[in-house]
Amino acid sequence: MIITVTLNPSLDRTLHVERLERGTVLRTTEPTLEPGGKGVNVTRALTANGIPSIAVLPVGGGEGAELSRLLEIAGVHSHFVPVAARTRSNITVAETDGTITKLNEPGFALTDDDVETLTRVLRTIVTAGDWVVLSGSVPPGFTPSQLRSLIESLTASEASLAIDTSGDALVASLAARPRLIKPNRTELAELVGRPLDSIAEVIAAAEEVREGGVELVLVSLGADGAVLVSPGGVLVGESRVDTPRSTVGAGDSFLAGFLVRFSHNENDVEGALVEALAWGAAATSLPGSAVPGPTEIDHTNVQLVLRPDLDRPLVAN
Ligand SMILES: Nc1ncnc2c1ncn2[C@@H]1O[C@H](COP(=O)(O)OP(=O)(O)OP(=O)(O)O)[C@@H](O)[C@H]1O
Ligand SMILES: O=P(O)(O)OC[C@@]1(O)O[C@H](CO)[C@@H](O)[C@@H]1O
Repeated sequence: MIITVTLNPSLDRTLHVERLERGTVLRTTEPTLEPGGKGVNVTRALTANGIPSIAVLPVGGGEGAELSRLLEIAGVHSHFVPVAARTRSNITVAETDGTITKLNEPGFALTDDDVETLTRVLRTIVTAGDWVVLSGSVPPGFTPSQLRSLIESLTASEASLAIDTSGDALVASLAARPRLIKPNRTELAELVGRPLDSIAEVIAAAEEVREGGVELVLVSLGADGAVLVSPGGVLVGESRVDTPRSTVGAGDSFLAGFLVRFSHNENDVEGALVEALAWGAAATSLPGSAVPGPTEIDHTNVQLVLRPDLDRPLVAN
């Protein structure tokens, strides 16, 4: 089973405008409201493809009630931990030329009791052999030591841990030696403290992280594809999207695709990277933070690059 934990979920509102002009009143079209937060999206993507998964998340206030309702309507197996704090609401502004601007609220602090309840819930759900995906930002006031003890209680259940977070939370979680991390280029650059401008630089940074005790470093690079550094070596892959509509959540579908294949057969790292690229590309071709289903995932848009041009400058951020 793949269980996701989203400490800072959100209600994702996407608004479409012709062009984003600051300081004016803009009339938006096609507003959509979707359940959000990175772990939630991983479970949504798995569910859309018939793969069992449970999303564990705190929910509070009107936004939390709406988020729970949307997940229930979508048939997403969730375990809600009711909290007093209001769940945040994040806004995506999508322009006609494909530019995406995201406005993410910080979220609201969880109490010590909330964190204890979440940890207890996870202890009852997670069993040996499961994958637990801890994804997204942490709410304000969530300390590195709280994060470490949450992660340690998960690894104590002999689950494999995948982390997709950023900044201080990513640094803190590395101390607990997760099996896999899924940074994008910006997150990995921040982690190693230098810009990463080519595939060679990404590989060197991922290898550095692996030396710190992480088994698999799966780097998503937007339109530049992805790099996987694992005990088996380095793999580089690319994906093509004819009409990109929204990259929001592409990294979450990408991680979901990887885990589906890898949790089934840990020797098939090539297959897992191809699956990840196919799911990420499919998510990119959908609006808002929509997740792709089987009919949208097209493996012919994806390839592993056997002899990559290591010095090619990366184009995507
Ligand atoms: N423009 C694109 N063209 C082709 N593939 C893309 C494009 N953008 C994203 N992808 C695919 O989706 C994967 C994940 O994208 P990206 O690196 O942008 O994730 P991310 O930054 O973690 O996103 P998010 O945090 O919104 O989930 C990429 O590795 C790639 O396979
Ligand atoms: O603020 P965070 O936790 O870093 O990211 C949250 C978020 O931007 O990530 C998802 C897309 O990956 C969205 O559903 C959500 O709004």
